[in-house]
Amino acid sequence: MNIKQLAATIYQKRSFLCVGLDTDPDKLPAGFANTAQDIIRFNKEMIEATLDHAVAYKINTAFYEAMGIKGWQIMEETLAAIPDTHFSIADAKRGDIGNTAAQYARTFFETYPFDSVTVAPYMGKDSIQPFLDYTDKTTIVLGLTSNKGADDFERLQLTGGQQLYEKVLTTVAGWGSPDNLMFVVGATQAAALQNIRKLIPEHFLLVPGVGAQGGTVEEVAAAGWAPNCGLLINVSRGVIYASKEDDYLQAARLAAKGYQEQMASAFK
Ligand SMILES: O=C(O)c1cc(=O)[nH]c(=O)n1[C@@H]1O[C@H](COP(=O)(O)O)[C@@H](O)[C@H]1O
Repeated sequence: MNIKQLAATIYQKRSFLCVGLDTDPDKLPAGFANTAQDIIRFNKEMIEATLDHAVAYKINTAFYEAMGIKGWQIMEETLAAIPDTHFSIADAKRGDIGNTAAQYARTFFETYPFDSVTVAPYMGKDSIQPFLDYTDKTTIVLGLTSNKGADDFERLQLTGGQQLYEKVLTTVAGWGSPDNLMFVVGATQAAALQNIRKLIPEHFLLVPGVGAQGGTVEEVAAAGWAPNCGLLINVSRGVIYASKEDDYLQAARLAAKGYQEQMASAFK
């Protein structure tokens, strides 16, 4: 699925919810063991439970890479369980010199055929270009992240008054198009969203940080709305760990439904 198809799905479902499959074996409900089979089962159940309310799924590769070879198998089978009707994201936050970046792009666009991958901009254009070369895929570049450390570098004031993340957004925007390039902006950074929309009025934003990190759908939608919605809000823990009891699937479905209903009211 590409960004245009994602936008059409968002309008059709009145939802811009991405469910984050940050599956931590230590947080599984009772009855699940730390085995590939059980973790795959949990992920498949989560996808099924939230399918109606979500438009995308984000697999944070860290949670799977930490498990070793088993994790890559789980990731592969989880990706295969995401239907074509939903946008898939490999949240891998890669970035390296060109020939290495080309291997990362191959990993997440070919070996594991995700629709999109997250990329760090620190190493500049040749570290991002190999991802953009896959014109039918989406490259998602970190802009202003949700964490406290965003102040350390991203908000650094450059000569002339611009902050570093602003420079990243406007420069990287010139390397791709709103059809194959998105930016990450944390929901905890809602106060900066209006300014960000002035800099990049059309690009889709992947917005994590709603739920466990304290961001809200309302604030993000009010400040970050674009003509094509332009928002994809990710919630991970707030959905997949909504309950650890027997009702974990019902709770995940209800949490996703609740977020979707908040999103529906943002459509004009
Ligand atoms: O790129 C990301 O997805 C990301 C960027 C960011 O600035 N902040 C952030 O939380 N994320 C990811 O979004 C997810 C947030 O998870 P929850 O806080 O559990 O909803 C995690 O997978 C994070 O790694």
